[in-house]
Amino acid sequence: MAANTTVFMTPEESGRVQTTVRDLIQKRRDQRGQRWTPYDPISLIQEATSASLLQDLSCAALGLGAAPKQSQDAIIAYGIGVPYLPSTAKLQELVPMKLSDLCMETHHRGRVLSLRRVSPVVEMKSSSWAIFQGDLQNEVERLEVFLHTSQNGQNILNLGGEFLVKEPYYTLNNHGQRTIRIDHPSDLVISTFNDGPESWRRRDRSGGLQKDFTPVQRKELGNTALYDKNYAMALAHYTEGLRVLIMQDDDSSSFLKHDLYRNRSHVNLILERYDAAIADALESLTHGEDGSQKDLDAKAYFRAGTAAYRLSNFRDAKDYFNEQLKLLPGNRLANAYLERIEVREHEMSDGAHDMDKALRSLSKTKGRLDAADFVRRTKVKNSPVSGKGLFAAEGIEPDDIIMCEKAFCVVWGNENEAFSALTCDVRDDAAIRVFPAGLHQAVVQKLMNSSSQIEEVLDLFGDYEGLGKKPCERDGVPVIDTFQIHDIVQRNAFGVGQQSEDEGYRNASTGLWIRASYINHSCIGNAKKELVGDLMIIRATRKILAGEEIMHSYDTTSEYDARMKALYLTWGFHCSCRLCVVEAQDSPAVRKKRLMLKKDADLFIERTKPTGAGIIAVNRAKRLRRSIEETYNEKNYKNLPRTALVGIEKWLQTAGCR
Ligand SMILES: C[S@@+](CC[C@H](N)C(=O)[O-])C[C@H]1O[C@@H](n2cnc3c(N)ncnc32)[C@H](O)[C@@H]1O
Repeated sequence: MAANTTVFMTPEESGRVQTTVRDLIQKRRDQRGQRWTPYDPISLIQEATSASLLQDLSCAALGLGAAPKQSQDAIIAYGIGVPYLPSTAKLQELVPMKLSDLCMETHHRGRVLSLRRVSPVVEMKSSSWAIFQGDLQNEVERLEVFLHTSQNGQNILNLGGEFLVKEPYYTLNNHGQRTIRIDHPSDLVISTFNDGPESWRRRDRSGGLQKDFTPVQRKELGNTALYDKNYAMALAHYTEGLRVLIMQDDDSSSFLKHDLYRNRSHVNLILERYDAAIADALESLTHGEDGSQKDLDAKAYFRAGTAAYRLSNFRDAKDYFNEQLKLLPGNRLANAYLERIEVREHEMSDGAHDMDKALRSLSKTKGRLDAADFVRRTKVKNSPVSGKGLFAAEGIEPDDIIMCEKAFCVVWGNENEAFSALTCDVRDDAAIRVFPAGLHQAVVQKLMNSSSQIEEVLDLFGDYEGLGKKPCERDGVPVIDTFQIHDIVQRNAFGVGQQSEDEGYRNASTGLWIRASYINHSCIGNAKKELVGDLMIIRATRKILAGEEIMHSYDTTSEYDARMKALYLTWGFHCSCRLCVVEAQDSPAVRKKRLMLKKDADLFIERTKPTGAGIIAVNRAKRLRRSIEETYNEKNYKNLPRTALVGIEKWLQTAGCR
């Protein structure tokens, strides 16, 4: 099923990684409580400047447009340390602190740190860092944002100059350097405008201290930023204009307010912040009767409809496009969307997806299909196997489609976002896994953008409870616990196999499919998955009765010991399906013999073509089959698959023998 996290390392290699990570954890523990000590600000800033310059120079020298964040051969490695909760305090409740109040390996709960960036940002694949100044000019510190470094298409540390760190965590980074570390995006509050964090922190109470631009000017600045495709800045200008207008509470500015909401809805749509795009579009409605007002409202309904469609909320999308048509009868775009919605509705009720059309559209849609989910033949409920599971709501014939589902989030190997990391999890006896770090980043980003989708992701299985299953919002921003999402991705992500030639384990394609995540594992399941772009199709491999649990194989390795190990390392359970119970009864000597014979058979299959094979080859294949068959106890394996035989039987079939 899922992202393959089995990694082949020599015991020495894995031992080295584990020792490095454990040593670092110990070093952090040893330094716990140590007071902050000052640095030489000039040399620290120089360090960051040279690191960022070196990056730029090497890019220029290589003629590359963007920083090479990862050498071809290297795989990023990091330790998963002790998880901690994001701050859920309101900014106004936190007590200011200084850099000199920081203590090592401490989460400064109840405190907030105001910082100003004083160095360029050094961007790496798994983190970004820069040097920040506190209240006093000669007090500086490194601040590192781990993994979740981008927001609205820009590096988070480049979004502004003034920052507030909620309940800062002071620790050692992966290189053993002291740093303020940010794991949860909402712990870092950024002021896009340089009005000083102290005043900005207080302004809601004091009635707005920023007097530089009027809301009319903010609208113009926003429009210019939008024209320049600086969407994060456009969003900030419109938001600031609206903040001031709302505070003034003046009826005469309602036109301007509607304009700002409508323009912000447009930016939100571009930034894929669909919930916000809908809310802004609806706020912008003038409900006026004259022609230009009707045109503007029609535009707003179109934006709301498009955003709802992208959230696969087809019912709302239909309502919005119909409202648009009432204001602008015959509008071509609205009608085109309504036609598409009709197709989606058919897909939802009958699973009647036009797969040929979907295949043809793959390159245009970048593998993300315009399609609806078909899930009505299934239901999610408690499973006797483990936690929740997916069950058949009706009888399903062999080879029939059980369900189709579009990915909640997919990262294809040929996309910049795709990267795997070697993680060493200290919570789990320093287990080493290949983790889809790019998918983790993409899921967190998506949740930050669309809070209406948080609950369904939090409901998925994960070992770490984090903030619980209910979404949380503070200071107008969703609070996402990135450790919780890490564990959810770890247990639920699907590796989808190689999609392009330049794809390897460092940039494997991976995705998260919410409903399919409820399918529990069985080595002898009743379902299999196929993919068309990001549309996952689950098909019955045999007749399934109404009420039966749907199960598929997360790991299809035929060898018992390797399969057991992979299932435990990646998904944390020991399989007790009928096949595993019987295989466990085989003596280790029998399992070893079967494995050796299967290896011989695999080698034979690799070297010998079945079509046109001579009598000698056929006899050899038959002997191999017989030898493997003899390792299976007839009585125990009655009605069970003999997985080591699959390859050689297929060879004999193709060679025209029984
Ligand atoms: C993708 S989730 C499957 C749905 C999950 N049962 C739930 O409650 O949401 C994968 C996790 O389910 C559990 N699981 C799946 N198949 C299992 C099995 N055959 N035996 C025991 N646990 C299983 C494991 O904890 C695994 O990490």
